[in-house]
Amino acid sequence: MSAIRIYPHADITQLEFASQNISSIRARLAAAGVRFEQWQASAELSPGASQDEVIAAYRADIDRLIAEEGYQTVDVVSLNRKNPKKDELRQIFLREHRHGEDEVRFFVAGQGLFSLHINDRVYEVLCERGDLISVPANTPHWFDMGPNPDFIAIRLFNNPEGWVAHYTGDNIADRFNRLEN
Ligand SMILES: CSCCC(=O)/C(O)=C/O
Ligand SMILES: [Fe+2]
Ligand code: NI
Repeated sequence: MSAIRIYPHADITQLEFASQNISSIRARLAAAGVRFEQWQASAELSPGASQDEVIAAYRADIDRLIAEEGYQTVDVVSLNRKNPKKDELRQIFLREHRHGEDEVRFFVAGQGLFSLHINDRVYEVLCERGDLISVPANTPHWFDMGPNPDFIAIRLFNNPEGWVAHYTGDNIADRFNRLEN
């Protein structure tokens, strides 16, 4: 189930808010400038499916997002526990970073934990199949796929280069929750 937990960024022992209610998740994130929506993940795909398979299955949704929002690049992260690079890939996303554009992710299978560092709070958002999240440009954040990844996310970018991260050098992610799966 999708979920949110909100903490002061300096103290993970002081949980301020937690919910699995979609309207509450949406409202809290909207107040922080983050778009969170539930879409229909219509195709049954297993994590590990190829990029071509995923894009073909979701072509209509992708085309609509491109037409409405003008995204320039689309790719897919599709990982399962058998992926030989899973530890390496986990570390890439686990350090706090920013992107120069909105981070738009549509989960079409499995789950992953986004942590957004906004002003003096950390918003942990467990995203699941059907969730679309858009984190505003330049928001410090990190993402945990857990030790045994099991998810497919479609990524939409506003630039032709695709995924470019700027690491903040802050080790804040080490003090917050991980996805244990
Ligand atoms: C959920 S897709 C993989 C993670 C990613 O693209 C990203 O930018 C995490 O911050
Ligand atoms: Fe990111
Ligand atoms: Ni901070």
